[in-house]
Amino acid sequence: MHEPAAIQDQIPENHCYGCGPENDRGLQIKSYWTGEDETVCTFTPSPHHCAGPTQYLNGGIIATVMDCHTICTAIADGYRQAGRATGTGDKIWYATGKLDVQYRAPALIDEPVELTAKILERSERKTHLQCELKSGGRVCATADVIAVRVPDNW
Ligand SMILES: CCCCCCCCCC(=O)SCCNC(=O)CCNC(=O)[C@H](O)C(C)(C)COP(=O)(O)OP(=O)(O)OC[C@H]1O[C@@H](n2cnc3c(N)ncnc32)[C@H](O)[C@@H]1OP(=O)(O)O
Repeated sequence: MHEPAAIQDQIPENHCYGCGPENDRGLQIKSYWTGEDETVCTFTPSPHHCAGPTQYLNGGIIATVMDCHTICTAIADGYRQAGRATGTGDKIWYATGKLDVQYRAPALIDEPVELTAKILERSERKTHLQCELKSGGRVCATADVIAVRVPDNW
């Protein structure tokens, strides 16, 4: 079951195109914890998020939602590891150090895509995550991600 609030709605002052609630023209993805080290996100594409063929989702949008879902997971995990509720006290930020996406099958534009993220390893400076994106019940992309902790003034 999802926690009541999305991770992104607990992180203050985020203007990111993919995940920032403060970005009116962004994708505004929402991620939720499903376990100690795992999160989910459902993203509903719009027709203008298409690839060359209009029935498929653009690869850059796929990379963006995988990037944002995993980095927000790392940020929320940073708060958890600090023993604080997400968004409380001193700000915790992570940026993408590495995003390695494998495109395995085309994702459909006219139905929601389901993302899962899993934390594989964490240290003080970085978090290693894996992400999977499914469309129409099949795995369409996987990503290997390194989230690097950055200061508030990054
Ligand atoms: C900030 C707000 C975020 C809100 C949510 C946003 C979600 C979307 C996220 C994004 O899109 S962020 C935008 C895209 N990313 C960037 O623009 C990052 C540009 N690169 C940088 O700013 C720096 O290179 C970076 C912060 C990633 C690392 O520089 P540092 O000098 O702070 O890291 P350092 O070299 O000290 O390395 C720290 C650890 O991270 C590891 N690391 C750094 N870059 C890496 C890399 N590229 N690949 C793998 N590991 C990497 C590095 O090996 C090391 O591991 P160890 O602690 O085990 O020694």
